[in-house]
Amino acid sequence: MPRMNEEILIATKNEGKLKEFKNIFEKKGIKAKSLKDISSAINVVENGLTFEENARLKAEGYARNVGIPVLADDSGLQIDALNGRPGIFSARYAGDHNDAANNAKVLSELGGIPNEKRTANFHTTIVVRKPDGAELIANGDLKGRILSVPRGENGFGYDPLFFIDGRNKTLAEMTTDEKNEISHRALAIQDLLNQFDAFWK
Ligand SMILES: O=P(O)(O)OP(=O)(O)OP(=O)(O)OC[C@H]1O[C@@H](n2cnc3c(O)ncnc32)[C@H](O)[C@@H]1O
Ligand SMILES: [Mg+2]
Repeated sequence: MPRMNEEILIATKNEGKLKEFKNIFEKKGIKAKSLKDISSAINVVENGLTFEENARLKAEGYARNVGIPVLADDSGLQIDALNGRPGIFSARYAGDHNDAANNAKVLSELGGIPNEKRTANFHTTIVVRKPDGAELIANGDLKGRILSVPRGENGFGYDPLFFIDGRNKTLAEMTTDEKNEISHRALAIQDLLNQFDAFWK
């Protein structure tokens, strides 16, 4: 039997995120399992009011079921001129999980708003939860501006609209490696790593 603290479940359906997290934990000698490795299929309703509440709902729901520590995260785009929307509703802002429709809705809501007022922020919160309820919480943010016309083919979600002044590019015009140097998720993972060893022992 492995000791409890040698395994972690990564509670995401997103393959890209899973790969990133697996890589990190394998370097620490911790086996990262995915939702495909567990038999107990549970349906967590993400009805929290914040990114942290949603990440916790996922982590808590699975931790209770599988008996090993669980990592869950929640991310989204917060646009200042839209009072922080789409925020926790980023994945399904236009109804379904459809990136093109979500981007079109954001552009239409921002119609007529000038460049300097189109500031925005990508946010990630990660919650790692042990079966005894102990929690690690990590956060990351990336500031940018929402363009009026999408640019670039890489990435996913709102990347073609999210312009980084310091790089003179949208996230969709960056390579995966370049995005992973600066992204909200990368910064949240860094914050997680800074706290991890003390939490895990
Ligand atoms: O809950 P899981 O299964 O992990 O997957 P998800 O698609 O809900 O993923 P997130 O909570 O991380 O993100 C919610 C939405 O926010 C947007 N988003 C998050 N991170 C993004 C990024 O790096 N680039 C572009 N859009 C992003 C995108 O529309 C996502 O569907
Ligand atoms: Mg989500």
